[in-house]
Amino acid sequence: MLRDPSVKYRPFPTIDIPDRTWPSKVIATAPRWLSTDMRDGNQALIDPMDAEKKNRFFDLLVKIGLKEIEVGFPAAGATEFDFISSLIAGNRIPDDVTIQVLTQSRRDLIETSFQSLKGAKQAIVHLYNAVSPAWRKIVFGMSRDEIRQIAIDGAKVLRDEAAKQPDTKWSFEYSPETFSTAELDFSVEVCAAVMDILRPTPENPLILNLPATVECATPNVYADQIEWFGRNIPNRDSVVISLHTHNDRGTGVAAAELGLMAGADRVEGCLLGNGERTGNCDLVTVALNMYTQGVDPKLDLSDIDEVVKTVEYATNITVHPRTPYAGDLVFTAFSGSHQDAIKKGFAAQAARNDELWEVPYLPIDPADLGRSYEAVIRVNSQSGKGGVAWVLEQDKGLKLPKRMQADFSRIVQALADETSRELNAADIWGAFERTYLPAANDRFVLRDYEETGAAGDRRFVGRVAIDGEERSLSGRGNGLISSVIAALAETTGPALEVVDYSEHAIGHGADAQAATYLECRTADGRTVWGVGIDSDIATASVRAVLSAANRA
Ligand SMILES: CC(=O)SCCNC(=O)CCNC(=O)[C@H](O)C(C)(C)COP(=O)(O)OP(=O)(O)OC[C@H]1O[C@@H](n2cnc3c(N)ncnc32)[C@H](O)[C@@H]1OP(=O)(O)O
Ligand SMILES: CC(C)C(=O)C(=O)O
Ligand SMILES: [Mg+2]
Repeated sequence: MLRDPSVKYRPFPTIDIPDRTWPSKVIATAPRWLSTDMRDGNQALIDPMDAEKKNRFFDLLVKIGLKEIEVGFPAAGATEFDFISSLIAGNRIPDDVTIQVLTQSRRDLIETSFQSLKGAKQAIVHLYNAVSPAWRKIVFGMSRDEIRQIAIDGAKVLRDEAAKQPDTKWSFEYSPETFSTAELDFSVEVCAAVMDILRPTPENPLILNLPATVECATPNVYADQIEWFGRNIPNRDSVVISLHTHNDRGTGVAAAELGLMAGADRVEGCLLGNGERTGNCDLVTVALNMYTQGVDPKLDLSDIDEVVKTVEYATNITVHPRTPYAGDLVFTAFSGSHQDAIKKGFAAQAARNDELWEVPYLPIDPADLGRSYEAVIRVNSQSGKGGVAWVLEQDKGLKLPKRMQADFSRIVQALADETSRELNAADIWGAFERTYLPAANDRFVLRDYEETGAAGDRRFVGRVAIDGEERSLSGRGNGLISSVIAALAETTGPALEVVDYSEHAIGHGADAQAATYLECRTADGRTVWGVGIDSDIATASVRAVLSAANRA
């Protein structure tokens, strides 16, 4: 049993900012994005990426439109250093993309970082040191002043090293690591001290990145912290406020979104949320959340499967099937009521003459992410008639009348219960064929027929095998269907009364077929359905009558 948690844990204190404005703000434009997949994501992997994997990742990030990419931690070792140098030497960085590297605030590490960037047209050097009380006490054993001094000393090395390589356009980023668990006034004090050294301007601003290094509170608290910081940092117009959330409480995306509402300009994170422990902020989710609000995120995620493939390859971590937007199952409904609503949604969408997306249970059009509609509805024992009908329509072009959907759904339901597994399109088609379409061992098997007479007075003459014995039948009626029913009534066949009839074409042109659906009532009051499919529309009707007779 869990012990009383109040003995071991403390609630996170709230922020005193009663006139907070962020709750009524909306995200109306895309922020600056920074991918830290190749740094924060990479440092969390069992096997960090080699150069080949980093190159693949870099190409993906460029392709989807990332303009700022943290490519590594050059002082970590040769793999990182050499990869970064090779990007520059190999001329692999597009002019509109800026690479970024991370370094602790230690002279030797900063110098190594600058060496790795030799020859870069532009680059961001990202400096960090932790500022919160627990880190000050436990990790550094230092006072506030000493911690601030680490940041100041590092900033001076940044400034001096940059001056040695004047051909590169340098930008700087400073992270008061553990910002979200630090005293806000202290974070502002340390950042202001760094600004005093680096002297940012509106034209060349300093990126102040405010990490929830470990997520410890509800996302509204992070938003309060960001709003407070934005109000209190000096020379706000010379500063880019950047968010860097982690997902320890499962709200890394929410915190980033509320942080944007609180006035931040930039978001750091990883594709699909890889990163330390429970991950970094998932950039794909933040971007596509924006997209579904009609805001262009300025990231091209129109081939989500390519993103998944590359992330899985580079990280060796499988993307969970429920991962927002990207998981295998996120656009799939198995349950009957969802399927019914989705099917109606697609029909309404097709009937409407505008582009507005309004399909129940699908917050985004899967096609926008390069996904097909095939997997939108999948059938198992939780499914209903709408789902089964959808699969038949998608797979075979059959548009079952509504009441027949219920008839066929019972058969599929029984099959799903019997097999205890998902039924694929072939399973469903097999059940449909077995139930409604002609088979050699049927009681009534059509051999051939002729139709004579004029409208209102039709005559059917045909050869039909009944219980394996070939018979010549004929019947009259005011239409072909009634003449076939009349012919059957002359035999030992069932007396059928047609309740409803519908037909449609399947496909177009020379290969088109006709599908006919007949709802019939038997003499003892049962409802039976018959289906006929044939390249000839009249033959489809004849087949539908025999199908109903076989089921009767
Ligand atoms: C929240 C984050 O994601 S931060 C990024 C973390 N990423 C990484 O650490 C990946 C790359 N790191 C590495 O390869 C190695 O840690 C290196 C090469 C940077 C440093 O290696 P080493 O010096 O051998 O070891 P280590 O990282 O343990 O250094 C810890 C020392 O640095 C100090 N330190 C830690 N962070 C910082 C910092 N940001 N600025 C200044 N000093 C720091 C510690 O207090 C400790 O000092 P002490 O030895 O006096 O106790
Ligand atoms: C280095 C910093 C930005 C970091 O990754 C964190 O605090 O999570
Ligand atoms: Mg981090």
